[in-house]
Amino acid sequence: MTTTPPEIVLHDNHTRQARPFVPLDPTHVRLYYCGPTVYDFAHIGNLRAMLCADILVRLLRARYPRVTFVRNVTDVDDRITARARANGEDIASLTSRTTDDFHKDLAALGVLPPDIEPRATHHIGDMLAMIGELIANGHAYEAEGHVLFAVRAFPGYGQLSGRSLDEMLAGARVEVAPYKRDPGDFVLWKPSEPDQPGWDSPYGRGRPGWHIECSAMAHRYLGESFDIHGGGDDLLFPHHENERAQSMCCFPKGRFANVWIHNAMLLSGGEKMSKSLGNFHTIREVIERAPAEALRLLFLSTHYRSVLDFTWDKLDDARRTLDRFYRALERTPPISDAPVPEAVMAALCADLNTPLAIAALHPLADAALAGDADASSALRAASAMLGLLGQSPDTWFRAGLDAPRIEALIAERLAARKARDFVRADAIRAELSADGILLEDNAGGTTWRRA
Ligand SMILES: Nc1ncnc2c1ncn2[C@@H]1O[C@H](COP(=O)(O)OP(=O)(O)OP(=O)(O)O)[C@@H](O)[C@H]1O
Ligand SMILES: [Zn+2]
Repeated sequence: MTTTPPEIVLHDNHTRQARPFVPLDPTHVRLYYCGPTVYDFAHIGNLRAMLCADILVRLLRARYPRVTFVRNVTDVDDRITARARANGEDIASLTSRTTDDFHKDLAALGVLPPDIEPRATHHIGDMLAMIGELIANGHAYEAEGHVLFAVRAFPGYGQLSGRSLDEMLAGARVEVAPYKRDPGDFVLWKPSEPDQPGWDSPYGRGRPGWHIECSAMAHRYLGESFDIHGGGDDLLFPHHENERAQSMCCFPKGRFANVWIHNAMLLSGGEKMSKSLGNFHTIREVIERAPAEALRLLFLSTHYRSVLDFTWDKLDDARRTLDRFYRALERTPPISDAPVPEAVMAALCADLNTPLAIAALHPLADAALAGDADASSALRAASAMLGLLGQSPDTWFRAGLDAPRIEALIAERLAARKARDFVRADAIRAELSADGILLEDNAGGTTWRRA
């Protein structure tokens, strides 16, 4: 018996509506995500955006025969130049080292690599071609070595972020410069000093503005119209508004992105986690303290359009949940090719509702722990769809039982005993003993050794 799979519904942030996803070409789905600016380790806020794309791409791949996922690397930016100078390092070595670190961090989190990962500096020619076209068709102008996009010449400006030009100008810190015809006009190209990275152009030696990079790379690999464009909601204005304006004016027959997806911010202490505020944790730092999968589960437990405030306690909870899931997996028969449970697929199809998908894992784990091998197989299939439970239970538990973890369990057992919860206390002792950790209670407290 075959049932029709549920249709994919995505919240399109352009129309601000949940819409059934209809690919422009069902034989080839195409999407673009804004990637990192590479001058330092990525923080877990950046990771949230990459993870949102990862879930979306996994879902699309499960449904369509061909998916092209492009995620760029911004390797020209004044922050990069400043950091290289401060390090006494050349720019190329800083950006390639940082890009490698980024790849390693994402791989640790089970984030699948994009199909194409263009670097901005490899596409300067594409950017200059777009800039030339925008000048030729009256959407951009040259002034004092700069090329600026004229926002008033595009009636659709502001549609994406849903604000009028005047509101946008009042809300954002726009750079006022004497060479701008309108304060909202933004830079496509700017002149470089001799000690700044630069390329020869009809406007003199210079470098691109940030927004034109993504427009040029999206066009190069995905064409004038493609299915989905995504990134964090901090990019909605001005970055995405400007990308859209440039692309629609340069390629008036195209529609640029059909659907816009934005993930909400990861917070830290109630504020956006960001490098500039200093309230960030790098991915590296977090996965040295906790298993990477716990971080992945923590993020997937909140819907991508809701803000999430990071705390170490939440990460601990996620780790404990995984302990339980891995115990349930111990019941999986060695050969099992169970399908992804319908409840999980349905949740993902409903605007990537990962918390609902994870809620569906719990009853499977319960049943598996009660001895149901089919439930254990289903749990494995469901988790694979989410990029979770990727190791063997054995590997998980062995890696998990490092000294701090054992100490934490001993402390928990002591607290349970104080609270006269001897059932819990004994369970912890039994749990540790099953993993080859023996406890000895004596006058000074509890010590442990490996069996
Ligand atoms: N706190 C956050 N929560 C979720 N996504 C974020 C957060 N901070 C940045 N992002 C996203 O990370 C991706 C990579 O962005 P980028 O490398 O430009 O970082 P950034 O915005 O410069 O970071 P920061 O603001 O800390 O300097 C973008 O899609 C951006 O929207
Ligand atoms: Zn971008």
